Amino acid sequence: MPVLFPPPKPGTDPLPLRGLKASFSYAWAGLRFAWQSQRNFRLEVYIAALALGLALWLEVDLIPVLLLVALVLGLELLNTALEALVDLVSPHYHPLAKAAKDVAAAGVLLVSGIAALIGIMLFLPPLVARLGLW
Ligand SMILES: Nc1ncnc2c1ncn2[C@@H]1O[C@H](COP(=O)(O)OP(=O)(O)OP(=O)(O)O)[C@@H](O)[C@H]1O
Repeated sequence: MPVLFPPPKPGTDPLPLRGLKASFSYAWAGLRFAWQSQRNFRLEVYIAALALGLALWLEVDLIPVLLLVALVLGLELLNTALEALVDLVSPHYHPLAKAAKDVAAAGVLLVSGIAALIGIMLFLPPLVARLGLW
């Protein structure tokens, strides 16, 4: 990952929009890091694309689908950040490093499981109707 310097503080920056552009480029670098290093993040992006396509096809309300996608992907990004931080401060085995990674992974699993459940509740009735199974 390239070394990026922090942007100047908005109050002291004579060109604040340039600072904003730099902030977006740091966030973009974070997204690229997660995409390249996290198989789970890539899988969740594919599932999100599938869910959005399905929502458009079945004419399901997009707002809850977008909220769930943002929740799962945002949490996975935070989990990736935490994993990187744990690897930085504790490259060797430590029970607290294990607890930090395991609890963060449990958070992602919990939210993803509930999102999947809500997804089934949202998509199943219109899917069954669209396929003429009921
Ligand atoms: N420094 C450490 N000390 C103690 N346990 C660790 C440490 N690093 C990782 N572990 C344990 O190994 C598990 C897997 O961690 P690892 O970093 O290899 O994969 P991960 O990036 O969490 O997995 P994934 O990317 O598939 O979500 C953690 O959940 C934790 O239980």
